[in-house]
Amino acid sequence: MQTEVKGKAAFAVVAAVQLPGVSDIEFEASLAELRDLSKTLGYKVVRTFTQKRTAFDTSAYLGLGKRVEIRDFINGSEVPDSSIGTIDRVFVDHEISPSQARNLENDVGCDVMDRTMVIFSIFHRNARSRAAKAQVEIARLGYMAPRLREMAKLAGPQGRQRSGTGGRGAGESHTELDKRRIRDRIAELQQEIAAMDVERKTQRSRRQERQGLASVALVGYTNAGKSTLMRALTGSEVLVENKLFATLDTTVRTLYPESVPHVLVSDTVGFIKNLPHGLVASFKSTLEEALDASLLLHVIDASDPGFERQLEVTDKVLAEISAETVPRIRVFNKVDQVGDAVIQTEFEIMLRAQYPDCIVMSARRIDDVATLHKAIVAFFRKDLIEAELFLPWSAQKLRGEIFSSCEVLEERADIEGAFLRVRGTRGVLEKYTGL
Ligand SMILES: Nc1nc2c(ncn2[C@@H]2O[C@H](COP(=O)(O)OP(=O)(O)OP(=O)(O)O)[C@@H](O)[C@H]2O)c(=O)[nH]1
Ligand SMILES: [Mg+2]
Repeated sequence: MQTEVKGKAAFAVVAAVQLPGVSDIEFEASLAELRDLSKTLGYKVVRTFTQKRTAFDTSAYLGLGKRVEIRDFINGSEVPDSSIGTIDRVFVDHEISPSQARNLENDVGCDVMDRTMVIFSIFHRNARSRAAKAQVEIARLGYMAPRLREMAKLAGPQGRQRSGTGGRGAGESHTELDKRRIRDRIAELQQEIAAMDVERKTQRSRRQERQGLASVALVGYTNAGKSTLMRALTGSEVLVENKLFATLDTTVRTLYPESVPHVLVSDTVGFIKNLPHGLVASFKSTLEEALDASLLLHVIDASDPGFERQLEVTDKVLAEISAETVPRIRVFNKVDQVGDAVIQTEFEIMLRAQYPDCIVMSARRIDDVATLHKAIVAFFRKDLIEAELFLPWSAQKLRGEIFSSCEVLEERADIEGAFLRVRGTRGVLEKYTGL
């Protein structure tokens, strides 16, 4: 059910039920997103099938008529365009049960994948670090475990009660055995992650203690431009891709040009509507970087027609990880794609009226990036305090460090050393006032 497509073009169709209470706009936006997700997985979506129903069909998600219509399309009887090859897959825009998937597969005659599985597959493919790989696996196993019983039933009596396989206690069914294995594997992975977390936490606190750094995290919907902004703000080479969920690991860099105080910038995993719950939980440790930040930059793709809905999703996920109290600046990105200069200005006025203190920008414009840089520095500057430091001549090697971590307002010297009136963070100043 989960073969991956690499290299060769694969064709797919998208299908969805529109339930009462779901507006046309919302429904269309969700379908467009599922098509993007399918594209990210390497499929070309050639047709979208939709159906209004009061509820999902309990046996096969879509009604019989729609299933027949899709089967006919897949069989080629209704394909007008001969350039379309074989349809390999039907993507459905909801989470469905294994039996619904199986019945739908039988009726339409090709593989079916639901929205949750699509997201899992993308995360699985994009996970690079050991931590991200383990997190995706935990989430996927968590999704599979409760479904095992149903899958075993579908596999028939053999799948349910095959005897003689190693390690199984007397009377233990195949499903129970699999469940136990999954539980063990999840526990093992969680231990691995916990060990990595400890390492990451010590690294993080060491980093902050050592330098008394302020930190900001880039958060937001997938593809909003977080990594692009990270690059622009820190002069680093992080991965930027026009794909969903390009980033799964948190990267941390220093704001550049350097400021007083020094600011750490971290890039985080993107959010999406109906992000499978297991993924939110699994990526919590990655997202904790956002929780620890003193400031969140909530990046929004302003050129996406569904940006308001995406903004709400991000707010909701942030609330889920208890990050709603962290101060935040909303950054409406990609305005260069909104329309001509006049439309862009009108759009900006509208956004400013609705979201006071927001930043409207394009990551492609140097001046806009500089404005964002200024806003970040200004946020941290209000916490700076002034102090007078005495630096004996014998401690002059600290001079460079003080000049780079504090703003030096005045300097006087006498026989014993230099008096510096400086402005800096409490943490940094505490370090020097003991001199
Ligand atoms: N036109 C335009 N394109 C942009 C802008 N910012 C980013 N992009 C493009 O948007 C796409 C996604 O950018 P990323 O920075 O990878 O987005 P992300 O938010 O990190 O995405 P995930 O890692 O998937 O969550 C890339 O193709 C970027 O080149 C912008 O201001 N204007
Ligand atoms: Mg990214």
